[in-house]
Amino acid sequence: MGPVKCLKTVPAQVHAHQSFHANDVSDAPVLPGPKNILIGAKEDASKSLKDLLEISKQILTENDRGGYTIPAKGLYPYQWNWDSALVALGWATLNEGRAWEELEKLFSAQWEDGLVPHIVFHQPSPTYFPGPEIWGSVQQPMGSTGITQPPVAAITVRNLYETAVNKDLALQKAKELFPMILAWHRWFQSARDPEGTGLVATLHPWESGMDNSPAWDDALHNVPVDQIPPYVRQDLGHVDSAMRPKKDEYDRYLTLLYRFRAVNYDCKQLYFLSPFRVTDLCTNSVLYRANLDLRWLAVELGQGENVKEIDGWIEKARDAFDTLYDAEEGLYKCKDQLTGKLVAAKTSAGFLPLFARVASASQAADLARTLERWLNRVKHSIPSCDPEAPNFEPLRYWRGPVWAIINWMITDGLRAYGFEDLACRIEADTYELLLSHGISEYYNPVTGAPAGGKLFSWTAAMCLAWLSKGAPAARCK
Ligand SMILES: O=C(O)[C@@H](CO)O[C@H]1O[C@H](CO)[C@@H](O)[C@H](O)[C@H]1O
Repeated sequence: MGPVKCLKTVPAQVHAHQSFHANDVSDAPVLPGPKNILIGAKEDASKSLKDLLEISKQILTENDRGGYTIPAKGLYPYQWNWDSALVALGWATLNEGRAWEELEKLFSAQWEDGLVPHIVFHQPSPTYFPGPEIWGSVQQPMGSTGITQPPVAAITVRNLYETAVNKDLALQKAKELFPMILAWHRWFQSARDPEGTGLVATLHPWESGMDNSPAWDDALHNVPVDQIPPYVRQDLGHVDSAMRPKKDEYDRYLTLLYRFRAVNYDCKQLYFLSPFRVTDLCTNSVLYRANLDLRWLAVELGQGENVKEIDGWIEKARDAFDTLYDAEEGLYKCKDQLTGKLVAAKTSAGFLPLFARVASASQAADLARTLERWLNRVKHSIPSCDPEAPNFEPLRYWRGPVWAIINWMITDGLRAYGFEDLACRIEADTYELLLSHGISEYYNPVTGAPAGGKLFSWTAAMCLAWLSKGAPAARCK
């Protein structure tokens, strides 16, 4: 195919009526320093860039709970696994020590069997359901869930290590974290791929990080709803129900939780007893990339004796990834392991093998073409589902909205395969979105309207990681 062209440029202006959202939510934090910093935004983009970086810094500072960062006040009051690993990339632009601390705090909750939990309940909070009393796990004294999330940590450690100004600190912290990350990746192999297929299983939609993705619709539908204790959702007190998963999905999320709790989250049993077992492209792509980075760290840190083992995981996964490629669609697909079928739904996770570096050159060219087709259908990159699909819902969470973290991962992958123009187009789009609509959890790809939680940590972190070296237009020339 010919080169993918950069079709959009960064606008010099932002919309003056778009405001910072602190006043939009009852539980919004009051930020220190200038209020409503994006109101009446400036004509010149460089000034606005400065504002965006300042507000992002304020969000991380405001959401800092002492060594870990909550994703958003009220809505998500604990430490989330992949959020923290991504947030550390933002902290690194402000304070390297604080970035390392974020990861240390996460790994302080690692279970003996190697699992790093999807949520760590450092301090009690009444604003989130299901909290520690519902999860009831006993493996970790500070309280945690008993499932995991996409393993971003190794990718962050390599990134922090390579870009560190304080090299001594980086060497010390990377050395401390290395064995813990290795133990987690071993856990993925034993607990989530006990049959040695090369790809790991995801046993709960919350483990995928893309909770209500249409990719899980059929598999989740096959989970019978048990008699579970009555419950009250807290998320709907913070966010409009049109932007969140439905009750039917929550009933099944909780059914899975209670079934896992009944066996005390014993990882030897969960894989075999879970009525939900899928091959998630996000988890497997992140793990593949994380293994490449872990291997790099092993060599760099004098841990060469682990290289052979990590190479074994990478090689096995590389072959298995091909079974997920749908050549006709030019997209990778998730799989329902219990039916053995590839999932029909087309989601942005299907582009993440680019981030992993596991796609071949010709698969990458197909993916870039498919992605361009998606982008030409919406105003803002990247919708989380194919905008032409009947199940596309531009406002509902992982069923359509734009997520800055996914844009960051996919552009990283596009660049690695030489699709610089397309990467620039997405970066410029994302920049425009953030300038115009502030730092939110996700965004409507059709209108740009911010959705979900406000003053959101990982979006702020992506903003810092992405833009602290300048606006994309300047970099993309
Ligand atoms: O909706 C929820 O209650 C939680 C459940 O883990 O999930 C959402 O928020 C997390 C924190 O930001 C993200 O890590 C997930 O990716 C996102 O889907």
